[in-house]
Amino acid sequence: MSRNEWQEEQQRVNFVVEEVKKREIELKEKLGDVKADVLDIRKRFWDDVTVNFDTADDAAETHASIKQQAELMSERERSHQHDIKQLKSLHKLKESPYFGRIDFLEEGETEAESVYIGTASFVDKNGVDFYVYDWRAPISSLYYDYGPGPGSYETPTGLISGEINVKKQYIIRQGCIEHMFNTGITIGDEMLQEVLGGRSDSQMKNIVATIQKEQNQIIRNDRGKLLIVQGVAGSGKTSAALQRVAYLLYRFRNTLDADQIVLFSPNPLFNSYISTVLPELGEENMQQTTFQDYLDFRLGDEWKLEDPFNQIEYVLSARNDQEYQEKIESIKLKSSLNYMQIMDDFIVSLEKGGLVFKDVIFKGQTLISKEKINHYFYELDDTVSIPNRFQMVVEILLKEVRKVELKEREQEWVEQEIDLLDNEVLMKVHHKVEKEKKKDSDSFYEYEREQEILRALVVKRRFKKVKEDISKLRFIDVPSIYLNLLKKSLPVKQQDQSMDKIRQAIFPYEDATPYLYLKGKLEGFQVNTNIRHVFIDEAQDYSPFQFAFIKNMFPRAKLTVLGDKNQSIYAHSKISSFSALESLYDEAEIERYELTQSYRSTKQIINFAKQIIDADIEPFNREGEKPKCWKTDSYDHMNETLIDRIEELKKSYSTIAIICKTALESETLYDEIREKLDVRLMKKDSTGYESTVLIIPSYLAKGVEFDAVVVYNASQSSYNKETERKLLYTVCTRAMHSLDLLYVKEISTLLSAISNETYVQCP
Ligand SMILES: Nc1ncnc2c1ncn2[C@@H]1O[C@H](COP(=O)(O)OP(=O)(O)OP(=O)(O)O)[C@@H](O)[C@H]1O
Repeated sequence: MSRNEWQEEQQRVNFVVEEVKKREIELKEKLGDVKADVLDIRKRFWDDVTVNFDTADDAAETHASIKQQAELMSERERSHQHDIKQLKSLHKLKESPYFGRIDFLEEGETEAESVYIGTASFVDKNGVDFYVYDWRAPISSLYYDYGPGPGSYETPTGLISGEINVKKQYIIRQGCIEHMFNTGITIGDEMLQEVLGGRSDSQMKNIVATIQKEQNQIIRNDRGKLLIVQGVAGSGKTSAALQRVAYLLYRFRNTLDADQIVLFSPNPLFNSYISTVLPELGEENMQQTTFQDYLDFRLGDEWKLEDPFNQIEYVLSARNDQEYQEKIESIKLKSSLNYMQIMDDFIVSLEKGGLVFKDVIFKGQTLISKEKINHYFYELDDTVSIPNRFQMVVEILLKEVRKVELKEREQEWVEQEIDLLDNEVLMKVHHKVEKEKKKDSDSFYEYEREQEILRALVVKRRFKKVKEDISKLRFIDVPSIYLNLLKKSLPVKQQDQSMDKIRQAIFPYEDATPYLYLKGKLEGFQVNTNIRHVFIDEAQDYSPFQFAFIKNMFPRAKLTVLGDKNQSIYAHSKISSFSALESLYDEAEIERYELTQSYRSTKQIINFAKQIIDADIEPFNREGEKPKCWKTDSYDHMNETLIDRIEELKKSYSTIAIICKTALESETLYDEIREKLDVRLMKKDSTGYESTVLIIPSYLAKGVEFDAVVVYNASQSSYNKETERKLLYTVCTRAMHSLDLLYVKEISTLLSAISNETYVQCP
């Protein structure tokens, strides 16, 4: 690029930065005024309101005047928030106003427009000239989809075609162009090299400057109801998901709020890892949760939910358990849509008989027996749906309770409880009776009347909980109905494991979703209609049953599902869950994408890792050292080698992960080396980490990345089952720049097919 060209480009940057600064000053002034306005309105709120409740008309006027004042204040506050957001975005533009440019000659025009693309739009004061276009604006799509040559983009009013004459990329820091490239269709190798060659961080970065064409399709697709992305490790699935959220918030800014989007992520660590991406792009974070937390919330306080990591720990380490195979089979069944069908059939059978009820209890005594409730239910017309029949039973039970309530007023306990009432209550009742007092009434009448009111009050209070329980359908014994289902649908050996736990109010992870499904089918689902988009990351770890449940719970949401079939680590993973998910939608509602290029790791790491699963992965062309496999004689020797290696890696890298297979192995290793090495142990509830050396169990490293990874104990004695192949692939692909594997005596045979050309045998 010529000196002149560089100077011209820098001059434009200077111009835009100056304009941004001017706008910043103006906005700050305005912000001060609005803030003062808001404070003033707050202070004078009651001065400007005429309060008068004398007549109904006066009260209505007062009400209208308060409402008007409140609206004025909230309008100012909204405008204040909007300005603050804009100020933040200006602050970013001042540092780096844009990262890309295309010169586009629209069909029918004579002059090309230079379109500069940045993290937010910046328009001249008259709103005519775009100094910078938001990366999500329709025209910006050209930048991601085409190189120089013909190109077109969609707008709400139709397709616009033309010719791209120039395509450039910039790295601008503190208002200075540091790098500038002319690029082709892929957004520059050079720029990506620069970005990907950097060090990893405990927080994910946004990728808007270098979004690739295939990722752009995923980000901007707003057609189907179900968008499925199958992408190899490090292909940018999570990145695409987050930029997609930002895109949707921009594209539908008048109708969509961040709290109408929910993202299910694999663990709390991942939640914090991605939490800064959207705020960095000037957007609010969507709702984030793990599926486990969601189940926990749905189950309520009276149940303890077994965590999914216990299930993985069991699957990975309890092979010698006599009941292992039975447990795996039972998990697989409960994960399938087949089980949903079994449940649906079972629920149909409940229409005729088999529901289980609980007695309605009052003061330790049975008020209405379960047999009686059963009788009420099955006496009703069996063509009426189960949830509707329950509502009818509620009416019957409440009526019966009201009758008892009346009788109960005469009981002795009521008198005793009246004696215990607060003075305040007694006074209130006394005043009430005073007010009602008739001219000729005597004091005896007053006493009687007071007693009557107090009795009614005491009884009502005591019955409140009973009535509430009835209204909330607590007379249905859903756990027992679920246990009956288990008895019917599973072989005896498989029943026991779940049943014992459920009887102790603990839900095995694989039973929780089916249980909630049963409860919803019987009592009616408490669906969430506010949510418009659900994102599921690491979707290969969800069972078909769970997908169907999520679809059901968010009936108005579009689903974006991102996963890698080669990274599935759960016991139900043999089931091809994406196809089960697809079967829940019409073909025309589904959009599918596949990502095969990996960006995270160096070419050497990908060339090594892809042989573990024999997959078709294209590494991004970034060079690094070949992975190293370290043979040791014993565990002590392995630990010594580990410590030496970490000390070496620390010289070059800031985030280093020692990945163990299980939590147990992680804890043991931590105890063994913590005196000699500054390390942090990551547990299932850990939410963040700083740049440091971590020990982490394999399944918690899902979705995150590190500069350097050391796979601990990749020995044959540890990784020796075909089902662990994907786990090994997953852990190796967490590494960006450096990968080491340590083993004792014999390396896992899952790695034995790897060409020795692709790694270095050490020592
Ligand atoms: N277009 C891009 N430009 C720059 N960096 C990118 C791009 N796409 C992906 N990356 C980087 O590649 C790494 C992997 O991305 P990401 O975590 O989104 O992949 P993933 O497919 O979700 O991975 P996995 O399934 O292995 O967890 C991240 O560091 C991300 O910033």
